[in-house]
Amino acid sequence: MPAASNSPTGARSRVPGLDNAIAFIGGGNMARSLIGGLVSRGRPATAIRVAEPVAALRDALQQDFGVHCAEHASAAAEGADVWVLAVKPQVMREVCTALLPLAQARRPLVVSIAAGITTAQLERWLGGDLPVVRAMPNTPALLGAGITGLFANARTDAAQRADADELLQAVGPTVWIDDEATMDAVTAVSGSGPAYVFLLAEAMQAAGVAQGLSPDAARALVQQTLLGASTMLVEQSEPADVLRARVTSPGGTTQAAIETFEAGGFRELVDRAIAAATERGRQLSAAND
Ligand SMILES: NC(=O)C1=CN([C@@H]2O[C@H](COP(=O)(O)OP(=O)(O)OC[C@H]3O[C@@H](n4cnc5c(N)ncnc54)[C@H](OP(=O)(O)O)[C@@H]3O)[C@@H](O)[C@H]2O)C=CC1
Ligand SMILES: O=C(O)[C@@H]1CCC=N1
Repeated sequence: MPAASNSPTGARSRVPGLDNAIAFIGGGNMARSLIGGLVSRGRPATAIRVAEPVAALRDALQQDFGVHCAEHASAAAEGADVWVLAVKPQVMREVCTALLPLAQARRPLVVSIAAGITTAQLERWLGGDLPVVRAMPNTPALLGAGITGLFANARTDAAQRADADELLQAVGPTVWIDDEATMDAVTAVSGSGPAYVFLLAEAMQAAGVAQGLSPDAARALVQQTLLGASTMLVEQSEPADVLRARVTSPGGTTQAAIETFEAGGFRELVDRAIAAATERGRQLSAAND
């Protein structure tokens, strides 16, 4: 990857690639997933700093991954040229405003994973004229099995886009989005998506127990079924409806279940759920401006 200068004068160059110091602002669930994925894929722990106010989370991150943790955002951010903003949307403005002087002095590449919050908001809160990438990863990142939607503002150059891409590629594939407005749909589909699968798992397990299975048997059957079906979706070229048809023998058990799902409005319910999550992303932007 080509070297990139972040300063208007070109006086200070970022060191690209694995040695590039990264600061995570917020060390909660999602930061932990990303850090775990990065470290397990060879990113040196010494190049990762985390700001996290909760002492127990700092201790766990330090112990589990060997990353350097600090209580306050500026302590982590001042040594890094890539800032990953991993706090809740509700506190993002306050966090950015506190970092504004440092952002203007250091001019980092800013990568935000917050739902809803736009690149324009982040750039404004950090004082303007900054490369900002909005990313939406998901928790399977912890296992290197995530997927991330990415959108870059106009001030992000090709090398910085490549840096952001490399950062998130460490925890799974990336998908670049041209229209930032659709990042809320990315959030609704893949950012929140693992929770829908876990909900399905919960419901299938409970239903299996209701039909007489032991909880352990139901859990094992559901886990491997979801893993096997997901693997088929990824590894076989046929679309989901074709794979579904192969399971569904005419007049058989699957048909009985699928007809029950359809009669209960399953597709409409999924459509409404994804629309609600998309709309919530827009609300998070407006409510926290
Ligand atoms: N969880 C997920 O699956 C995904 C989450 N996201 C996004 O990631 C972001 C983080 O979510 P998640 O990890 O779930 O949330 P968490 O609440 O688990 O993590 C956020 C952490 O940031 C801490 N924090 C608050 N203020 C500051 C500050 N000033 N400086 C440093 N850290 C601070 C919080 O501490 P405290 O609790 O004390 O406030 C908390 O520990 C959100 O914006 C969310 O939209 C994106 C994709 C998926
Ligand atoms: O629920 C949320 O708001 C965050 C964003 C995507 C997943 N979790």
